Amino acid sequence: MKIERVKTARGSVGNVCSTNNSSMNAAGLSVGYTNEILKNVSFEVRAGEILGILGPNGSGKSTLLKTLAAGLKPLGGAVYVDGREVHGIKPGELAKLISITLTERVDAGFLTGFEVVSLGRYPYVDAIGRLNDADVEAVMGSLRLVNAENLANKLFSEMSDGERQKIMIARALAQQPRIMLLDEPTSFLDAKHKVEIMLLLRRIANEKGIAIVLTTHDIELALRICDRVVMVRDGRIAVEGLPEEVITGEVVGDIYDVGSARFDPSIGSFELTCKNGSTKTRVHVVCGGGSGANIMRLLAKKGIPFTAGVVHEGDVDCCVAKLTALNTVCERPYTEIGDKAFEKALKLAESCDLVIDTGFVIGSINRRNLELLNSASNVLSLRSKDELGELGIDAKPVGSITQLLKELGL
Ligand SMILES: Nc1ncnc2c1ncn2[C@@H]1O[C@H](COP(=O)(O)OP(=O)(O)OP(=O)(O)O)[C@@H](O)[C@H]1O
Repeated sequence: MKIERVKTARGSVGNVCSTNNSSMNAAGLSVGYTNEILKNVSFEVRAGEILGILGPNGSGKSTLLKTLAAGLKPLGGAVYVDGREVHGIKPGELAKLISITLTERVDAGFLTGFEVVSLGRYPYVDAIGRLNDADVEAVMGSLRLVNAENLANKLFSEMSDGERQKIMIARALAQQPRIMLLDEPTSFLDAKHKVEIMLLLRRIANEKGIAIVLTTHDIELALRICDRVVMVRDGRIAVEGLPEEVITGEVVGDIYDVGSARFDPSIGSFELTCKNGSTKTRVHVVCGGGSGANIMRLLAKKGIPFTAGVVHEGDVDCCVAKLTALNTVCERPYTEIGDKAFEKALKLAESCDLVIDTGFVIGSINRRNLELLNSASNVLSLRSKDELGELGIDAKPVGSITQLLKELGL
């Protein structure tokens, strides 16, 4: 591996792996302990790519990762780095090729951030573990890369989960591997640190050309940062490929078996559904242009059965309505609401106890939704009294979502 001194992204000098064309591939791999947990796993991850391994709890993701790192012997098949079988490589050499960061909370006693990161230098240091100048530079470069120089002298035991995770990633980087394996790198983290770590990993892959294999439960983030994903279930790969292609609502529903939530890759998120077996619809939502998304999420969260429409295909309100509502009336994109959609929505609105006007922007294509509101008898609106007057809508202004909830008796 060619190591050279280069400017890091933040302008400081560090030792990093500058050229890396390595790839790791699994060929017909079977993993497990005494029994087989996953079989016939095949994939490749190349330099600069992030491969995400997804799957339900206990599906074998960590076992697979440990096998890729040669910590477990495969029950069948093999793992290769640049064509070399990893299970035949001596540990010292292997540590320069592959790092593994596991989920378990590390007990690093009274070690400082610097000391924990320097543990990553074990393949390079002498028998008594002395660090030379190059080692110190590699440790500091890794801390800089993860934006954690400020943690160098802080005790690991006194760090937050987010800080510890950055230190563990710096430790893996200090090992100067070609391939980084990470088991659930965002577990225990809050939303901010989750995004920060994911962006950091993306940067490591892009800038350092390191191939990253990570396990995660976070489909939304996998969709955003992984180049490829492998989804495992029932002892095998259920789906493999580009996340944009293979992470569909259907696949996620099948693999995770989440009856009360649905996933829409176009908005990259799960939505709770109100399709909970209830048949009595209480509310009809007239929305558009994103004005109704949060209101529909709120109704779903509160378990209120509702219908929605008319919404235009491609509008975020349409995506959310399709995931959360009992019934959604859609119109084709950029098309005026036609008679068919209008009549259908009217029928739904008339069968409900009340109609919610989300205060959507009115344009030529959705003008008939005003007609819909005026045809309904009990309308609560998030528009001001003045706007309702100007638009000639006969509705009760509720002023805020808090007030709307009160009107709904919640
Ligand atoms: N050391 C072990 N010895 C025997 N069986 C084990 C061992 N570790 C894990 N298992 C079993 O292997 C199966 C797969 O576990 P694994 O931790 O690989 O799943 P996972 O997909 O990573 O789960 P999670 O998402 O909950 O972390 C489980 O049934 C687990 O109980």
